[in-house]
Parts: sequence; structure tokens; C-alpha cells
Amino acid sequence: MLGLKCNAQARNQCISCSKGVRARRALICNAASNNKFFVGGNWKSNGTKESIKDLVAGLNAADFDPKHVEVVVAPTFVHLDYVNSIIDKNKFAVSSQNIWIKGTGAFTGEIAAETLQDLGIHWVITGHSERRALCNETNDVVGLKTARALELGLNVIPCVGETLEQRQSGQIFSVLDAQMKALFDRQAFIAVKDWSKVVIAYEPVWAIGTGVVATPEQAQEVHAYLRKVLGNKLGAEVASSVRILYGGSVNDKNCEELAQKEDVDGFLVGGASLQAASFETIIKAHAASR
Ligand SMILES: O=C(CO)COP(=O)(O)O
Repeated sequence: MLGLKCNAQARNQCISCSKGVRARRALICNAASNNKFFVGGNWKSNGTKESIKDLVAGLNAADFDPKHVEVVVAPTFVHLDYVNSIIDKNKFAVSSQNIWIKGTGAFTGEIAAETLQDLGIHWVITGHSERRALCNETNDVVGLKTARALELGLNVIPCVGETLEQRQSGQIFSVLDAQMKALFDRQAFIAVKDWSKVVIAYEPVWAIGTGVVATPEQAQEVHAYLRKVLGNKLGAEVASSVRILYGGSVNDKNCEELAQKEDVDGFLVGGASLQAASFETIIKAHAASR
């Protein structure tokens, strides 16, 4: 995993400082990358003020070390400010689930990156498959939104993933290529300097909300592929440091096995992130898997 300290028992050398690293990917050490295991909770269109108050109280009481895991929760737009005001910011950051492709202005019903910044929200999810499928967001729109977030200094979680039909008809890698290309097509994406600000989420559509989780081997295969695609475009050092999350029916029972896979750097969790106890177990999956 990324962000492990250089240490005496290391078997590999950091390509940045030449010290040893015990990292599974063994390219870059803590001195060069502060990226930790990452867990996001996507609350989707769920929650009332009352249920959110209880959920946040449960999360604030969760026992984990933020030195080893970065945790972000994404409530609805209208709950962002409330959650940000009551959540323990030593342990959690708050993310929006979407942004508008442009700035503030005459865009009825849309939320600009500037507005999020004004609220102290520093993360945004882009390209979630529900937005792609239900709101007709194309790869190009996802590329624009991701670039817009980066231009405004936000941290961004672009989502990619194939449908069951695409997987079964052998299109999985061409679908992922096209989704990644839309990110690479934007200057703001390829010009990123600090790759702790970009976290890619692989969310196979067939696994989202279905209870059918990808096997650890299926997740690893795609994560390794995405890392290769990143490496071809941005170089080995960037590819090694970018965190790639798995999302789709992650729960407190299956998270540990998935977290053991070399290229699984964290999770983007839907349903199970609405239960504080389950989410806490998922947050601690990385530590448990070691
Ligand atoms: O869409 C997801 C996270 O963004 C995954 O949702 P589930 O965990 O409910 O399958």
C-alpha cells in the first residue's frame, strides 16, 4: 500500500529517494507520497436531518487512526453544510456527489465548484455511473467536470466502470479506455502535480447496489489495468501513487479480502456507508487485512 514508511526490512527501493519501501507496489515511499488507504462513503440521495445527525454521531465515535486511512463522506448537496458543521474534521472530510461544468451564474439548479469552496467542501465525486445512466452524463461531460474541479483546486474522485452487458460482450477494456481518455483529454487533469488530490474509483455498474460484489481477483485485474493505463499516459511514478478505489456492494464482510489486493487502495461505499458500524469496519479493512 502507498504511504508506508521507508524501513529497514524493505525489499524494494523508492524510485524517488532510493530508500527502501515495504509498499506492495514498491515504487515510491512515504517521503514522496503521503497517499493513504482511502475510504469514501457515498450517501447518494439518502438521509434526513435526523438520520444524518445520528449517522455522523456514530462516525465521530468511530475508532480509527486517520494517520493510516483517509475518509471522505458525500451527503446530498443540501446536507453538505450541515454535515461539514457537525462531523469530526480530524477524521473525516466532506465531498459533494457532483458539480456543474462551469462557474456560478445563470445555471438554474446547478452547483458550481466555487460554491462548494465557499462552504469549505474540498472533495467532489465525478462521473458516478448513476449520473452517467440517469442524467445522461457522457465521458466528455465527466472530463469537463473533473477538469473544472481541479482548476478550482478541489480534490476529485472520478468514477469509471462497465455495465454487465459491456463486460459480457468483451468491451470492458475499451469502455474503461474511453472513460479514462476523457480525463486525459483535459489539460487540467494531465497537468496535476499533487496526485493525492485525484482518486480514481472503479465501480462496475453490475455490482452497484446489487449485492453482487466483484471478486477480489476481478477487482485486482481491472485496478492493475487502470494503473497500466495511467502509467502509459503519465508515467510509472504517477501510476504508482494514484489511489484506485473499488466500489460496488462493498460491506463489512467482504472488505477485508478486497483490501488485501495489491492495487486496491480503498473503497467507495454506497449502502454500507449509511450504517456507522459497518462503515467503521470498512474504514479499518486495510489494517485488518495486513
Ligand atoms: O455506487 C456506489 C458508491 O459510489 C456503490 O454503491 P453500493 O455500495 O450500495 O453498491
